Amino acid sequence: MKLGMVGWRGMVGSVLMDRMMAEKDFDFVSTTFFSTSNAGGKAPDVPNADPVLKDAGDLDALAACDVVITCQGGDWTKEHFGELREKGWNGYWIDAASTLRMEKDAIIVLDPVNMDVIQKGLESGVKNYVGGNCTVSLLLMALDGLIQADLIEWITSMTYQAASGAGAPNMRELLKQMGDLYGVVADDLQDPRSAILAIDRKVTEEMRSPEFPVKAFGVPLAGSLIPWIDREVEHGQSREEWKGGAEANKILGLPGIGEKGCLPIDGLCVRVGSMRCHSQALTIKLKKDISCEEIEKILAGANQWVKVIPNHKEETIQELTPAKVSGTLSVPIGRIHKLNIGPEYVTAFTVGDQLLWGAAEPLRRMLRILVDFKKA
Ligand SMILES: NC(=O)C1=CN([C@@H]2O[C@H](COP(=O)(O)OP(=O)(O)OC[C@H]3O[C@@H](n4cnc5c(N)ncnc54)[C@H](OP(=O)(O)O)[C@@H]3O)[C@@H](O)[C@H]2O)C=CC1
Ligand SMILES: N[C@@H](CC(=O)OP(=O)(O)O)C(=O)O
Repeated sequence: MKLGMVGWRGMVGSVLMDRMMAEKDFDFVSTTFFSTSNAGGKAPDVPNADPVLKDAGDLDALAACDVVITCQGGDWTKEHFGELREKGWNGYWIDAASTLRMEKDAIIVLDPVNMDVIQKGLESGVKNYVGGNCTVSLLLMALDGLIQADLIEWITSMTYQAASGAGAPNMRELLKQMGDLYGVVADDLQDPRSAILAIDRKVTEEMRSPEFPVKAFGVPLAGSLIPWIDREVEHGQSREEWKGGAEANKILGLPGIGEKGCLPIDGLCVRVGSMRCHSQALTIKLKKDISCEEIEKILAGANQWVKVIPNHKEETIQELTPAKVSGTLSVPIGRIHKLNIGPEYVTAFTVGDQLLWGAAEPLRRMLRILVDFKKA
Protein backbone atom coordinates (compact mmCIF):
# COMPACT_ATOMS: atom_id res chain seq x y z
CA MET A 1 0.00 0.00 0.00
CA LYS A 2 1.13 3.51 -0.80
CA LEU A 3 0.90 5.78 2.25
CA GLY A 4 0.86 9.58 2.13
CA MET A 5 1.89 11.28 5.40
CA VAL A 6 0.74 14.87 5.93
CA GLY A 7 1.35 16.88 9.11
CA TRP A 8 4.08 14.52 10.32
CA ARG A 9 6.31 17.25 11.85
CA GLY A 10 3.63 18.97 13.97
CA MET A 11 3.07 18.10 17.61
CA VAL A 12 0.62 15.23 17.04
CA GLY A 13 2.50 14.23 13.88
CA SER A 14 5.84 13.95 15.72
CA VAL A 15 4.31 11.71 18.40
CA LEU A 16 2.77 9.64 15.60
CA MET A 17 6.12 9.35 13.79
CA ASP A 18 7.83 8.15 16.99
CA ARG A 19 5.19 5.51 17.56
CA MET A 20 5.20 4.38 13.92
CA MET A 21 8.97 3.96 14.03
CA ALA A 22 8.83 2.14 17.37
CA GLU A 23 6.21 -0.27 16.00
CA LYS A 24 7.92 -0.59 12.58
CA ASP A 25 4.74 0.49 10.79
CA PHE A 26 6.72 1.85 7.82
CA ASP A 27 7.92 -1.68 7.02
CA PHE A 28 4.40 -2.53 5.81
CA VAL A 29 3.85 0.36 3.37
CA SER A 30 5.73 2.57 0.93
CA THR A 31 5.55 6.15 2.11
CA THR A 32 5.48 9.59 0.55
CA PHE A 33 5.85 12.51 2.95
CA PHE A 34 4.06 15.77 2.16
CA SER A 35 4.69 19.32 3.34
CA THR A 36 2.77 22.58 3.14
CA SER A 37 5.99 24.59 3.64
CA ASN A 38 8.99 22.68 2.29
CA ALA A 39 8.10 20.71 -0.88
CA GLY A 40 11.29 19.41 -2.50
CA GLY A 41 13.03 19.23 0.89
CA LYS A 42 14.36 16.11 2.56
CA ALA A 43 11.80 13.62 3.83
CA PRO A 44 12.25 11.73 7.12
CA ASP A 45 14.55 8.76 6.86
CA VAL A 46 12.25 5.78 7.40
CA PRO A 47 12.07 2.42 5.58
CA ASN A 48 10.46 2.34 2.10
CA ALA A 49 10.05 6.13 1.85
CA ASP A 50 10.47 8.59 -1.02
CA PRO A 51 13.43 10.75 0.13
CA VAL A 52 11.91 13.99 -1.22
CA LEU A 53 8.97 15.88 0.31
CA LYS A 54 5.98 16.38 -1.99
CA ASP A 55 3.72 19.43 -1.98
CA ALA A 56 0.71 18.85 0.32
CA GLY A 57 -1.35 20.94 -2.09
CA ASP A 58 -0.59 18.64 -5.05
CA LEU A 59 -3.85 16.71 -5.50
CA ASP A 60 -2.36 14.36 -8.13
CA ALA A 61 0.44 13.34 -5.76
CA LEU A 62 -2.08 12.81 -2.93
CA ALA A 63 -4.37 10.86 -5.27
CA ALA A 64 -1.49 8.49 -6.05
CA CYS A 65 -1.66 7.24 -2.43
CA ASP A 66 -3.86 4.34 -1.34
CA VAL A 67 -4.11 5.83 2.12
CA VAL A 68 -3.48 9.33 3.45
CA ILE A 69 -2.80 9.97 7.14
CA THR A 70 -3.10 13.61 8.11
CA CYS A 71 -2.25 15.47 11.32
CA GLN A 72 -2.02 18.76 9.43
CA GLY A 73 -5.16 20.24 10.99
CA GLY A 74 -8.80 20.86 10.20
CA ASP A 75 -8.20 23.72 7.77
CA TRP A 76 -6.02 21.55 5.55
CA THR A 77 -8.63 18.76 5.67
CA LYS A 78 -11.40 21.23 4.77
CA GLU A 79 -9.39 22.51 1.83
CA HIS A 80 -8.24 19.20 0.33
CA PHE A 81 -10.43 16.29 1.38
CA GLY A 82 -13.51 17.32 -0.66
CA GLU A 83 -11.43 18.23 -3.73
CA LEU A 84 -9.66 14.86 -3.64
CA ARG A 85 -12.93 12.94 -3.38
CA GLU A 86 -14.47 15.07 -6.15
CA LYS A 87 -11.52 14.14 -8.32
CA GLY A 88 -12.64 10.51 -7.90
CA TRP A 89 -9.97 9.47 -5.39
CA ASN A 90 -11.27 6.41 -3.55
CA GLY A 91 -8.41 5.79 -1.10
CA TYR A 92 -8.50 5.59 2.69
CA TRP A 93 -8.35 8.82 4.69
CA ILE A 94 -7.08 8.67 8.28
CA ASP A 95 -7.32 12.04 10.05
CA ALA A 96 -6.51 13.56 13.48
CA ALA A 97 -8.71 16.63 12.97
CA SER A 98 -12.31 16.89 14.14
CA THR A 99 -13.61 18.18 10.77
CA LEU A 100 -15.03 14.89 9.44
CA ARG A 101 -15.72 13.06 12.71
CA MET A 102 -19.48 13.40 12.80
CA GLU A 103 -19.98 12.86 9.04
CA LYS A 104 -22.16 9.85 8.19
CA ASP A 105 -19.48 8.29 5.99
CA ALA A 106 -16.74 8.54 8.66
CA ILE A 107 -15.91 6.25 11.55
CA ILE A 108 -14.23 7.52 14.73
CA VAL A 109 -11.43 5.05 15.47
CA LEU A 110 -10.50 3.68 18.89
CA ASP A 111 -10.00 0.01 18.13
CA PRO A 112 -9.57 -1.39 21.67
CA VAL A 113 -13.11 -0.08 22.24
CA ASN A 114 -14.81 -0.21 18.82
CA MET A 115 -13.00 -2.78 16.66
CA ASP A 116 -16.41 -4.22 15.72
CA VAL A 117 -17.55 -0.84 14.35
CA ILE A 118 -14.28 -0.42 12.41
CA GLN A 119 -14.42 -3.96 11.01
CA LYS A 120 -18.01 -3.49 9.86
CA GLY A 121 -17.01 -0.18 8.29
CA LEU A 122 -14.13 -1.73 6.36
CA GLU A 123 -16.32 -4.56 5.12
CA SER A 124 -19.04 -2.18 3.97
CA GLY A 125 -16.56 0.05 2.11
CA VAL A 126 -16.20 3.03 4.49
CA LYS A 127 -13.09 5.00 3.47
CA ASN A 128 -12.85 7.74 6.13
CA TYR A 129 -11.42 7.01 9.58
CA VAL A 130 -10.93 9.80 12.09
CA GLY A 131 -9.25 9.85 15.51
CA GLY A 132 -11.58 10.94 18.32
CA ASN A 133 -11.36 13.91 20.62
CA CYS A 134 -8.60 13.24 23.17
CA THR A 135 -10.81 13.53 26.27
CA VAL A 136 -13.42 11.21 24.78
CA SER A 137 -10.89 8.56 23.68
CA LEU A 138 -9.19 8.57 27.09
CA LEU A 139 -12.52 8.31 28.91
CA LEU A 140 -13.59 5.32 26.81
CA MET A 141 -10.22 3.57 27.19
CA ALA A 142 -10.55 3.88 30.98
CA LEU A 143 -14.22 2.82 31.24
CA ASP A 144 -14.05 0.20 28.47
CA GLY A 145 -14.91 -2.71 30.80
CA LEU A 146 -18.03 -1.16 32.36
CA ILE A 147 -19.25 0.07 28.98
CA GLN A 148 -18.81 -3.29 27.23
CA ALA A 149 -20.60 -4.99 30.15
CA ASP A 150 -23.49 -2.53 29.63
CA LEU A 151 -23.38 -1.54 33.30
CA ILE A 152 -23.50 2.25 32.92
CA GLU A 153 -26.67 4.34 32.96
CA TRP A 154 -24.92 7.72 32.63
CA ILE A 155 -21.57 9.44 33.17
CA THR A 156 -20.54 12.95 34.12
CA SER A 157 -16.94 13.90 33.47
CA MET A 158 -15.24 16.94 35.01
CA THR A 159 -11.99 17.38 33.12
CA TYR A 160 -8.55 18.74 33.92
CA GLN A 161 -7.10 19.21 30.43
CA ALA A 162 -3.47 19.80 29.53
CA ALA A 163 -2.01 22.79 27.69
CA SER A 164 -0.97 20.51 24.78
CA GLY A 165 -4.63 20.11 23.81
CA ALA A 166 -4.62 23.76 22.83
CA GLY A 167 -1.45 23.40 20.71
CA ALA A 168 2.33 23.73 20.84
CA PRO A 169 2.38 27.55 21.31
CA ASN A 170 0.14 27.11 24.36
CA MET A 171 2.57 24.64 25.95
CA ARG A 172 5.34 27.18 25.47
CA GLU A 173 3.20 29.95 26.91
CA LEU A 174 2.36 27.91 30.00
CA LEU A 175 6.08 27.45 30.68
CA LYS A 176 6.76 31.15 30.08
CA GLN A 177 3.99 32.04 32.51
CA MET A 178 5.45 29.66 35.11
CA GLY A 179 8.88 31.21 34.61
CA ASP A 180 7.54 34.76 34.92
CA LEU A 181 5.74 33.96 38.17
CA TYR A 182 8.84 32.36 39.62
CA GLY A 183 10.96 35.28 38.42
CA VAL A 184 9.09 37.94 40.42
CA VAL A 185 9.57 36.10 43.71
CA ALA A 186 12.85 34.24 43.14
CA ASP A 187 14.75 36.41 45.63
CA ASP A 188 12.01 36.21 48.27
CA LEU A 189 12.01 32.42 48.01
CA GLN A 190 15.70 32.34 48.90
CA ASP A 191 14.82 33.84 52.29
CA PRO A 192 12.89 31.32 54.45
CA ARG A 193 11.70 34.20 56.67
CA SER A 194 9.97 36.12 53.83
CA ALA A 195 6.19 36.45 54.28
CA ILE A 196 4.19 34.04 52.10
CA LEU A 197 1.32 36.53 51.73
CA ALA A 198 3.71 39.13 50.32
CA ILE A 199 5.01 36.50 47.87
CA ASP A 200 1.44 35.60 46.89
CA ARG A 201 0.60 39.29 46.34
CA LYS A 202 3.55 39.72 43.97
CA VAL A 203 2.56 36.57 42.05
CA THR A 204 -1.04 37.75 41.71
CA GLU A 205 0.06 41.22 40.59
CA GLU A 206 2.34 39.66 37.97
CA MET A 207 -0.46 37.40 36.71
CA ARG A 208 -2.72 40.42 36.28
CA SER A 209 -0.09 42.70 34.76
CA PRO A 210 -0.50 43.71 31.10
CA GLU A 211 3.00 42.33 30.41
CA PHE A 212 2.11 38.78 31.50
CA PRO A 213 2.37 36.48 28.42
CA VAL A 214 -1.21 35.51 27.49
CA LYS A 215 -1.14 35.65 23.67
CA ALA A 216 -2.04 31.96 23.19
CA PHE A 217 -4.51 31.38 26.06
CA GLY A 218 -5.86 34.93 26.36
CA VAL A 219 -5.66 34.70 30.17
CA PRO A 220 -3.23 33.27 32.77
CA LEU A 221 -3.12 29.48 33.10
CA ALA A 222 -0.06 29.04 35.36
CA GLY A 223 -1.24 29.52 38.95
CA SER A 224 -4.81 29.58 37.65
CA LEU A 225 -7.17 27.55 35.45
CA ILE A 226 -9.56 28.16 32.56
CA PRO A 227 -13.04 26.63 32.92
CA TRP A 228 -13.90 26.84 29.21
CA ILE A 229 -12.43 24.91 26.25
CA ASP A 230 -13.34 25.62 22.62
CA ARG A 231 -16.31 27.71 21.51
CA GLU A 232 -19.78 28.10 22.94
CA VAL A 233 -22.48 25.81 21.56
CA GLU A 234 -26.10 25.26 22.61
CA HIS A 235 -27.55 24.62 26.09
CA GLY A 236 -24.65 26.38 27.88
CA GLN A 237 -22.16 23.73 26.79
CA SER A 238 -18.72 24.33 25.33
CA ARG A 239 -17.95 22.41 22.13
CA GLU A 240 -15.44 20.27 24.04
CA GLU A 241 -18.26 19.25 26.41
CA TRP A 242 -20.62 18.55 23.51
CA LYS A 243 -18.01 16.24 21.96
CA GLY A 244 -18.12 14.09 25.13
CA GLY A 245 -21.62 12.86 24.41
CA ALA A 246 -21.69 13.13 20.64
CA GLU A 247 -18.38 11.44 19.82
CA ALA A 248 -18.50 8.78 22.54
CA ASN A 249 -21.85 7.49 21.33
CA LYS A 250 -20.67 7.49 17.73
CA ILE A 251 -17.50 5.59 18.67
CA LEU A 252 -19.59 2.99 20.49
CA GLY A 253 -22.01 2.67 17.57
CA LEU A 254 -24.90 3.90 19.77
CA PRO A 255 -27.72 6.34 18.88
CA GLY A 256 -26.97 10.06 19.27
CA ILE A 257 -27.37 11.94 22.57
CA GLY A 258 -31.05 12.38 23.45
CA GLU A 259 -32.10 9.35 21.39
CA LYS A 260 -33.33 6.08 22.90
CA GLY A 261 -30.44 3.73 23.67
CA CYS A 262 -27.72 6.39 23.85
CA LEU A 263 -25.23 6.59 26.71
CA PRO A 264 -25.73 10.03 28.34
CA ILE A 265 -22.35 11.71 28.99
CA ASP A 266 -21.91 15.35 29.99
CA GLY A 267 -19.83 17.53 32.29
CA LEU A 268 -17.51 20.53 32.44
CA CYS A 269 -14.19 20.81 30.60
CA VAL A 270 -11.44 22.78 32.30
CA ARG A 271 -7.91 23.68 31.16
CA VAL A 272 -5.24 23.29 33.86
CA GLY A 273 -1.47 23.74 33.94
CA SER A 274 -0.62 20.14 33.04
CA MET A 275 1.68 19.67 30.04
CA ARG A 276 0.22 16.77 27.98
CA CYS A 277 -2.00 14.60 30.19
CA HIS A 278 -5.73 15.07 30.44
CA SER A 279 -7.35 13.95 33.70
CA GLN A 280 -11.04 13.42 34.40
CA ALA A 281 -13.08 13.13 37.61
CA LEU A 282 -16.04 10.88 36.87
CA THR A 283 -19.43 10.28 38.44
CA ILE A 284 -21.01 7.13 37.09
CA LYS A 285 -24.55 5.94 37.66
CA LEU A 286 -24.55 2.17 37.32
CA LYS A 287 -27.50 0.19 36.03
CA LYS A 288 -27.26 -2.01 39.14
CA ASP A 289 -25.49 -2.11 42.48
CA ILE A 290 -22.24 -4.07 42.12
CA SER A 291 -19.29 -4.00 44.50
CA CYS A 292 -16.19 -1.85 44.00
CA GLU A 293 -14.09 -5.05 43.83
CA GLU A 294 -16.23 -6.25 40.94
CA ILE A 295 -16.02 -2.85 39.23
CA GLU A 296 -12.22 -2.87 39.53
CA LYS A 297 -12.02 -6.40 38.11
CA ILE A 298 -14.22 -5.53 35.13
CA LEU A 299 -12.24 -2.35 34.40
CA ALA A 300 -8.82 -3.99 34.74
CA GLY A 301 -9.68 -6.84 32.37
CA ALA A 302 -10.99 -4.71 29.52
CA ASN A 303 -7.83 -3.84 27.59
CA GLN A 304 -4.07 -4.03 28.08
CA TRP A 305 -3.56 -0.30 28.69
CA VAL A 306 -6.05 0.43 31.46
CA LYS A 307 -4.60 0.06 34.94
CA VAL A 308 -6.67 0.10 38.13
CA ILE A 309 -5.02 2.01 40.96
CA PRO A 310 -6.13 0.95 44.45
CA ASN A 311 -8.06 3.68 46.25
CA HIS A 312 -5.37 4.49 48.82
CA LYS A 313 -3.42 7.71 49.20
CA GLU A 314 0.11 6.50 48.51
CA GLU A 315 -0.69 4.47 45.37
CA THR A 316 -2.92 7.28 44.11
CA ILE A 317 -0.40 10.11 44.44
CA GLN A 318 2.36 7.96 42.97
CA GLU A 319 0.45 6.39 40.07
CA LEU A 320 -2.55 8.52 39.16
CA THR A 321 -0.97 11.79 38.00
CA PRO A 322 0.11 13.50 34.79
CA ALA A 323 3.70 13.47 36.12
CA LYS A 324 3.62 9.67 36.14
CA VAL A 325 1.60 9.01 32.98
CA SER A 326 3.05 11.59 30.57
CA GLY A 327 4.72 9.99 27.53
CA THR A 328 3.23 6.54 28.20
CA LEU A 329 0.32 4.56 26.76
CA SER A 330 -0.91 3.63 30.23
CA VAL A 331 -4.44 4.75 31.17
CA PRO A 332 -4.71 4.49 34.97
CA ILE A 333 -8.07 4.77 36.71
CA GLY A 334 -8.41 5.02 40.47
CA ARG A 335 -10.20 6.73 43.37
CA ILE A 336 -12.95 4.18 42.68
CA HIS A 337 -15.54 4.21 45.46
CA LYS A 338 -19.26 4.48 46.00
CA LEU A 339 -20.67 7.95 46.59
CA ASN A 340 -22.90 8.60 49.59
CA ILE A 341 -25.69 9.49 47.15
CA GLY A 342 -26.62 5.81 46.70
CA PRO A 343 -25.20 2.33 45.95
CA GLU A 344 -25.36 2.73 42.16
CA TYR A 345 -23.30 5.95 42.21
CA VAL A 346 -19.57 5.46 41.74
CA THR A 347 -16.79 7.99 41.44
CA ALA A 348 -13.42 7.50 39.73
CA PHE A 349 -10.47 9.51 38.46
CA THR A 350 -8.51 8.76 35.31
CA VAL A 351 -5.41 10.17 33.59
CA GLY A 352 -4.06 9.70 30.06
CA ASP A 353 -1.54 11.17 27.64
CA GLN A 354 -3.62 13.20 25.23
CA LEU A 355 -1.04 13.05 22.44
CA LEU A 356 -0.75 9.23 22.55
CA TRP A 357 -4.12 7.49 23.10
CA GLY A 358 -5.71 10.93 22.81
CA ALA A 359 -4.43 11.60 19.29
CA ALA A 360 -1.64 9.64 17.57
CA GLU A 361 -2.06 6.02 18.68
CA PRO A 362 -5.54 5.32 17.25
CA LEU A 363 -4.33 6.62 13.85
CA ARG A 364 -1.30 4.34 13.53
CA ARG A 365 -3.33 1.38 14.76
CA MET A 366 -5.93 2.13 12.08
CA LEU A 367 -3.19 1.95 9.46
CA ARG A 368 -2.16 -1.49 10.72
CA ILE A 369 -5.81 -2.65 10.78
CA LEU A 370 -6.08 -1.50 7.17
CA VAL A 371 -2.87 -3.32 6.17
CA ASP A 372 -4.25 -6.53 7.71
CA PHE A 373 -7.66 -6.02 6.08
CA LYS A 374 -6.08 -5.60 2.64
CA LYS A 375 -3.92 -8.71 3.15
CA ALA A 376 -6.89 -10.88 4.18
N1 LIG B 1 -2.95 19.20 19.79
C1 LIG B 1 -3.68 18.20 20.20
O1 LIG B 1 -3.69 17.85 21.33
C2 LIG B 1 -4.54 17.44 19.28
C3 LIG B 1 -4.64 17.82 17.98
N2 LIG B 1 -5.42 17.14 17.14
C4 LIG B 1 -5.53 17.58 15.77
O2 LIG B 1 -4.29 17.34 15.09
C5 LIG B 1 -4.08 18.36 14.16
C6 LIG B 1 -2.68 18.91 14.29
O3 LIG B 1 -2.50 19.47 15.58
P1 LIG B 1 -1.02 19.84 16.11
O4 LIG B 1 -0.13 18.67 15.95
O5 LIG B 1 -1.22 20.45 17.43
O6 LIG B 1 -0.59 20.96 15.04
P2 LIG B 1 0.83 21.68 14.82
O7 LIG B 1 0.51 23.13 14.70
O8 LIG B 1 1.83 21.27 15.81
O9 LIG B 1 1.32 21.14 13.40
C7 LIG B 1 0.57 21.34 12.21
C8 LIG B 1 1.50 21.74 11.07
O10 LIG B 1 2.07 23.02 11.29
C9 LIG B 1 3.24 23.16 10.48
N3 LIG B 1 4.29 23.84 11.27
C10 LIG B 1 4.54 25.17 11.23
N4 LIG B 1 5.51 25.50 12.08
C11 LIG B 1 5.92 24.38 12.69
C12 LIG B 1 6.91 24.09 13.67
N5 LIG B 1 7.69 25.05 14.19
N6 LIG B 1 7.05 22.82 14.08
C13 LIG B 1 6.28 21.84 13.58
N7 LIG B 1 5.34 22.05 12.64
C14 LIG B 1 5.14 23.31 12.19
C15 LIG B 1 3.64 21.75 10.02
O11 LIG B 1 3.27 21.63 8.62
P3 LIG B 1 4.37 21.60 7.45
O12 LIG B 1 5.37 20.54 7.80
O13 LIG B 1 3.56 21.28 6.26
O14 LIG B 1 4.96 22.97 7.45
C16 LIG B 1 2.72 20.87 10.86
O15 LIG B 1 2.37 19.68 10.20
C17 LIG B 1 -5.21 19.38 14.39
O16 LIG B 1 -6.24 19.11 13.47
C18 LIG B 1 -5.71 19.09 15.73
O17 LIG B 1 -7.08 19.37 15.84
C19 LIG B 1 -6.09 16.02 17.54
C20 LIG B 1 -6.01 15.58 18.81
C21 LIG B 1 -5.24 16.27 19.81
N1 LIG C 1 -9.78 20.26 22.15
C1 LIG C 1 -8.78 19.39 22.78
C2 LIG C 1 -7.69 19.03 21.82
C3 LIG C 1 -8.13 18.70 20.44
O1 LIG C 1 -7.41 18.89 19.50
O2 LIG C 1 -9.37 18.23 20.31
P1 LIG C 1 -10.03 17.80 18.92
O3 LIG C 1 -9.17 16.71 18.34
O4 LIG C 1 -11.40 17.30 19.28
O5 LIG C 1 -10.10 19.03 18.06
C4 LIG C 1 -8.19 20.11 23.97
O6 LIG C 1 -8.20 21.32 23.92
O7 LIG C 1 -7.68 19.53 24.89
